Amino acid sequence: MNSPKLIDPRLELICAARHFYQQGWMVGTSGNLSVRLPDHSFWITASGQCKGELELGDFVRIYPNGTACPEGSRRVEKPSPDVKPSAETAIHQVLYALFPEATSCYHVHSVEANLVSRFVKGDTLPLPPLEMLKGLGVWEENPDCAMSIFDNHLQVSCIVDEIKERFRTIPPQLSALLIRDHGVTIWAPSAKTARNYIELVEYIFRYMVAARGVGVWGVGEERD
Ligand SMILES: CSCCC(=O)C(=O)COP(=O)(O)O
Ligand SMILES: [Zn+2]
Repeated sequence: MNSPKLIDPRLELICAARHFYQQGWMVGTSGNLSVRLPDHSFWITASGQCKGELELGDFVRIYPNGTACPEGSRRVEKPSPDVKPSAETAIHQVLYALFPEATSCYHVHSVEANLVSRFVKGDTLPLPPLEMLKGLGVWEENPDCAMSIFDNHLQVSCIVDEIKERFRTIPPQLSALLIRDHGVTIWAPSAKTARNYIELVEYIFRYMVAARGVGVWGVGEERD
């Protein structure tokens, strides 16, 4: 009997990135995707690559000690010395550390995510009680649900510190966070779920922007 073929997990990231790029959520090299392997290392997109045309050589494997395996060592997982891991690798790392069940972490930049991140000044964005929330694991009637927002900082380590501090004390309602004027990041137990989560949060953001445009009351406003 033939043993099942092992599929390279980078292929799923390549397909997901192309799809998100086509939606306009990963334009101009924006965004980054990663997948965690059973040995707790993870593949992440290389920095500054066009996300619509990734190839297997456009990924860096990060090991649990936080370093990429250097060129010349026995396990060469960095295709060439000039290929650098995503500038936001540390965000993926902290999310994998905080949420051990996560095996995929996706980050995209959409216009709508940036708009809704300005709907509130505080650090949570109330979400409308849409049916779509069920896809994000919220199975309640008329749910009172909010997404965590973090300020954007030039130093990614500042964003990471804030995520660590807040989520250690207040676990998020959703497997998603929004960085203001930047984009959304989700984490999930599988690549399929991760792709769904991105589509769902982006749908919700689109709805919120559209609802504001037609004057639907209360959408994205802070509650008392
Ligand atoms: C033009 S996007 C600016 C950087 C960023 O926010 C991003 O998501 C992409 O960075 P990377 O290093 O992963 O290419
Ligand atoms: Zn980004």
